Amino acid sequence: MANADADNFHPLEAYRITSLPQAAYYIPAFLTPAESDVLLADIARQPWTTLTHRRLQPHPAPLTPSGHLLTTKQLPPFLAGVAQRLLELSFADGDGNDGDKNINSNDNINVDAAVMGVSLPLTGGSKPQRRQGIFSSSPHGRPNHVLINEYPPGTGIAPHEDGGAYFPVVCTVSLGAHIVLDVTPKRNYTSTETDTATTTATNGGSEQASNGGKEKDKDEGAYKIFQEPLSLLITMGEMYTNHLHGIAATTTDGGLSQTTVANWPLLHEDTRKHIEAAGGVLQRENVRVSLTCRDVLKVKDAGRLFGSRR
Ligand SMILES: O=C(O)CCC(=O)C(=O)O
Ligand SMILES: [Fe+2]
Repeated sequence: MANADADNFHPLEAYRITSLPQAAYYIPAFLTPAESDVLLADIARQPWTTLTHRRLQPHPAPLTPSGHLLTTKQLPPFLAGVAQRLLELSFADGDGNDGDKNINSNDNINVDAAVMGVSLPLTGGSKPQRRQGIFSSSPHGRPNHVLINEYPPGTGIAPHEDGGAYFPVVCTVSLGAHIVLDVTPKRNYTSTETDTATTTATNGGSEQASNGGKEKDKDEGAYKIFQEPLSLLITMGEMYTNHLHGIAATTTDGGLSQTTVANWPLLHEDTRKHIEAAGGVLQRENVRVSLTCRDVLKVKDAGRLFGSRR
C-alpha cells in the first residue's frame, strides 16, 4: 500500500459502493451523535428559506440563476468543522506529488478516525500528511458551499442533476433520520426531461419533477442508496455526470434489501437487521436534515460587481 506511513490509515477506497458506477463512497459513522446534536442545534438557529414542501439554507449564500456564488463570505463557523473533516478524507493511491493541484494548508489529510466512528474534534487538528483528498483538484481546494435541506416525512426532491456550477464532487451528510436516494442513469429519461430536471435544486430549490415526456424504463440501471443518520455519501465522476438523483416524497420506504440497496454491505449491522426485521419496509418517522457540501466553481465579490465607485 502506498501510504504505509500511517498506522491507522483507512483509505476511502474501503468505503466505495462497488455495485455502482465510478464513483460513490458511503461512510456510515462520519459524525458522532454528539456532533450531530450540536450541528442540528446550530442549524435550528439559522434562518430558513421556505419552499412549497420543505425548507433549505444556502450557506454562505444562494447561487445566482447562472450558478455563481456572488459573495466572498466564507462558510459560517458552525460548518467549518464539517468542511475540515471532509478535507481529511483521502485515497490510498495519492502519490504525494500534488504540487499542481491547488494544495492548500488544509490538505493535511488525516488518518481517518472519523470513518471508524472514532470521535475527532470537528475543528480538525490532524497531522500533516500529503494525500490525494476529494477536493485536492477542485478550484478552491475545499467545499465553499453547503446547502442544508430539511425533509419532514413525506417530502423529497425530484430527480435532478447538480450540473455545471460545481466541481463534480458532492458530499452529503445526513442527520436526524434515514433517507433513500434514488439514482437513475440519465438515459432512462428523455432529453426534455433531463433538461428540466437539471441544476435547479441547488439555486433555491425550484427543482422540477421529471416525470413528463415519453415513458422509458426508469428502473433500468437504477439504484437505491440508503443513507443512515450520521453518514456521509460522496458522489463524483460518472455518478455525477451521467445520473440523476432524487428522493421520493413518501412516508414509507419499501423494497429495501440486500439486492436493492447498493450500499448494503456498508450499512451498520444493526441497520441491516432492522431493515430485514421490518420486511424491507421502513417508515420515515423523523425529520431528516442533509448538508450537501460542494465547491462552486465561479465565485465573485458582489461588492466589486455592484458596489462603490469610490
Ligand atoms: O438532501 C439530499 O440528500 C440531496 C440534496 C440534493 O440533491 C441537492 O442539494 O442537490
Ligand atoms: Fe442534487
